[in-house]
Amino acid sequence: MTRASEERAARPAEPLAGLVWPMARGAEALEALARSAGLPLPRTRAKVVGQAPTDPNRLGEWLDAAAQSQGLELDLAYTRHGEVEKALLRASPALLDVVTSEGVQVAALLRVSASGRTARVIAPDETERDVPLAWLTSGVQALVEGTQASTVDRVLSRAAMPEPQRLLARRALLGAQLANTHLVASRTLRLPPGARLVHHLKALSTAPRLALVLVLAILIQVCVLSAWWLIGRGAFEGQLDHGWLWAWALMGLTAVPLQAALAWTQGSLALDLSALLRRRLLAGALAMPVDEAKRGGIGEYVGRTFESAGMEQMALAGSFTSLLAVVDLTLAGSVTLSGPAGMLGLVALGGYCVLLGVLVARQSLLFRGWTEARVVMTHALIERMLGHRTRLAQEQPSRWHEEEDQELARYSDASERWDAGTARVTTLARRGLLPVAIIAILPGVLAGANTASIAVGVGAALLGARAVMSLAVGALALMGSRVLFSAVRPMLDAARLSGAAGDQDGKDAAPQVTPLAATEAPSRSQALLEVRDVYFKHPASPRAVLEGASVVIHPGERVLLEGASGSGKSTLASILTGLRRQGSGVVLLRGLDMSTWTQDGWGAQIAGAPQFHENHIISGTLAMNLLLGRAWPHTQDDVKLARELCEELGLGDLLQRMPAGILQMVGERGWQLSHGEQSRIFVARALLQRVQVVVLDEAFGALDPVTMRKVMACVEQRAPTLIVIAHP
Ligand SMILES: Nc1ncnc2c1ncn2[C@@H]1O[C@H](COP(=O)(O)OP(=O)(O)OP(=O)(O)O)[C@@H](O)[C@H]1O
Repeated sequence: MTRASEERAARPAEPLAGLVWPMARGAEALEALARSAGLPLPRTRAKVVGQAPTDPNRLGEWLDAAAQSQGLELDLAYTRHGEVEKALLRASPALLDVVTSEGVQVAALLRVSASGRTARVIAPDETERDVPLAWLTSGVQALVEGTQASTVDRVLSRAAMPEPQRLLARRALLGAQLANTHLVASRTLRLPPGARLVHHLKALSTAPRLALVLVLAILIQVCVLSAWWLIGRGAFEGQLDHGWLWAWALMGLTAVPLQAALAWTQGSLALDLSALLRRRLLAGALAMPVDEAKRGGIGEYVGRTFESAGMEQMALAGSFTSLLAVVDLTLAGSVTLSGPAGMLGLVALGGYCVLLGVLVARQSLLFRGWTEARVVMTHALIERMLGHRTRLAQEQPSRWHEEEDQELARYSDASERWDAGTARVTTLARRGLLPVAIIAILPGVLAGANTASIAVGVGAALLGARAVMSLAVGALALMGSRVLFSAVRPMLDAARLSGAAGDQDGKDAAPQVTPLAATEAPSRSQALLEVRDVYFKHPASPRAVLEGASVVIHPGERVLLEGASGSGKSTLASILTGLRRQGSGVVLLRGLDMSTWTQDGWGAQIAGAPQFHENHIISGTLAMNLLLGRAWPHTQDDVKLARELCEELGLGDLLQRMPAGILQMVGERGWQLSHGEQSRIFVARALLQRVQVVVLDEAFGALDPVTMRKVMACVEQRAPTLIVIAHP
């Protein structure tokens, strides 16, 4: 921090009084902020948000639900105490938890000034006010300063210091003591990735920014054309005096800042659009229906993800290049029209573009073949990596690379054909322009036109050459991105469908229950879970897995689900935990049909530990793996509970042995956990989600009898309602 910002930061948090919202009005603050930030809000408020919490630790969860009910989301910035100010600079529009003399309150940060000194907030009377950013920073930092602040205050009260210095010393001491303490600096309000594309594009001001790109491109061309006209006219008429040269230089120089502005606008828009695409792809990958995702196989998904990077680059580069090429071409066309060849020149240029267009369209087939060969190769590579150890043990070494060689040959063949086609297009774009240029100039020469007119013809030909070349490159890129789009389309569709529930217009959205509407314990007399006449069939399978499946489960019950291998137990578990949707029949949770719950709401009531081959230890700390289903960031209480559970499940010994205890890195690149240890972590992960119904699918198969009894006792005690799947 600079001294100036330290001085600003030294002010107490009290000035925020009257500018921040009480916790109970947090949802109103969110709405006011969304309105002022121009984010779309639904017309009707059909969704239930529940009562505001009195506990500041639950504020985030409640605000998340409030944002979700408005079709928006809050993105947390979790940062160090000393980096709060930096985080706030790029957080807006955001809600901040701040400490004032009234306790924890909510600040609605609309934007931070360009200098980073002041911030515009929306006050509870819905007026916009400017405050020093340091006030907000201090208010946020105070969230974790509690006991340290009183100790520091006590020490400083003994030192006879003038007030400004005391405040500076207080800030410095607290900053040093809490340098590594993390806290939630802000909750940025934004559209969820699955929201309608037009809302996202509007939020990014795409149309005005594109218009700016267009205007700048036209201005640059006007400068270039004027410079060329000045020098051309002077040269052909033999009057190249200083005045003409100065005017030419001036035009050339004017184009430089314009070019810089164009590059900056283009770059920043490309960056925003690329971030949007990546968010949508990630959300789509996570929202893919489980069976659809499995059908393709993990390798195919990795392949598709790789292709998405290419699609993004080609789409952005292709769009901008083509847009600028169209500007160039329009100007080239109008110059050609006013040149010696007139309409004939224009027709020649147009015909030439059509010819190139046909060639580019033909390239599409080659590009598709090349892309498919690449996706197949990535898929095969990943499958081989996954099955590597099995192949080492089971397959003859002489057969290891047979398929690889065939795939490589197919890929290199497709590559060669694509490269040859691309070379044809670019060569034609370059070479074919000569005849067009001759058509543009020759009539003037033959008719003995004046030098200025011939100069216009030469200029038109040069301008046209550049425009056609850019158009060919842009069109090839756009064509490529269209082909790659079909490879990533399933993920983008899944993202769009996942956002459909929170449709911004509120037209189609059915009222959905957010988690907080159902936190109270269920009544024992009412059915907690009802499955009625459920039917399910895998798309690839000719016969149904579940037919007429029915079960009613009351709170507190312990249910054992037995059946032969392949009878559909795991399939039913995946329907109960919301991973799959039944073909027909009804699944009710607390009397409400699955479609009336949000995904989060359902997940907050019922969770499970899937079978071993469906469950994974993720590379990260053991704590992260255990608390995967808990809100982020984890509280000290969460970690304490995870530790307790590990002890109860017989993992205490393991925690002792690990050098970093519960913070030990585990997974592929960390501590390799045994089969039995992993299965207990999966059980703990399900129990730590604090849900009403826990479903354990063959969770005890890897345990010895003593450990199994221990685990069963823990599960019996911790799970409010339990469904255990096991073989007879
Ligand atoms: N994607 C799929 N396409 C077609 N059939 C599938 C698919 N996934 C599972 N199945 C089939 O559905 C049936 C039910 O599978 P499920 O895993 O639910 O059985 P289960 O009773 O849990 O078996 P187990 O006790 O062996 O774990 C099996 O016959 C399985 O082969």
